[in-house]
Amino acid sequence: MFLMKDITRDGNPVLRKRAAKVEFPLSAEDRELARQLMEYLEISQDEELCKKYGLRAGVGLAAPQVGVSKQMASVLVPAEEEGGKPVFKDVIINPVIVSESVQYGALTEGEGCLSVDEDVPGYVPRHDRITLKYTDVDGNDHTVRLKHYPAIVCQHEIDHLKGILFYDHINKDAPFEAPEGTVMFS
Ligand SMILES: OCN(O)CCCc1ccccc1
Ligand code: NI
Repeated sequence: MFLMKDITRDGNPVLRKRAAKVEFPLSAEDRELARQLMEYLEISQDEELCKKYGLRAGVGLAAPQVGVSKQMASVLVPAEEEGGKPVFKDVIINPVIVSESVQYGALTEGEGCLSVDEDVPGYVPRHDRITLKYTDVDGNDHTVRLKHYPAIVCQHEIDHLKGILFYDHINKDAPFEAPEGTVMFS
């Protein structure tokens, strides 16, 4: 399983590269990578296991963050209510945002990243709604329409595959200003 020591940190050039497309059918190595990327999220979202393994909880983890420059990321947006079905759970491979709202969305508390140890305050304006195409580990293609939080998380992960980090989007002169009409939510 991945531990914090396995997470690449800002400054490591792998985080600024464009990741390579993944070939199908998945190699055994890529299948194991996908499994471990999701396993990290599941463990990190279990309070007891998170503490036991000294993890930082996360709702997404992209392959470059474990040093693998491939277009693969796990996303696990938990259910709003305890014990419910996750809002979004999958390992997205070769993801493409095929359409996006003009309207921005941003988290009122800003964003963080497992690969960025210090807090970087400020709004991270993203598209509030996206249509995402990706392939899953079994080679099935998906087209999903996402809005608000799951859309934000998927954009954060897809950024990692393009060598972009969340703070690249923060307005340096006015970090807590967001474009006109931005949907703000927590
Ligand atoms: O790349 C995943 N990762 O660094 C964990 C944090 C994910 C994340 C945090 C805030 C808003 C969107 C996504
Ligand atoms: Ni991140």
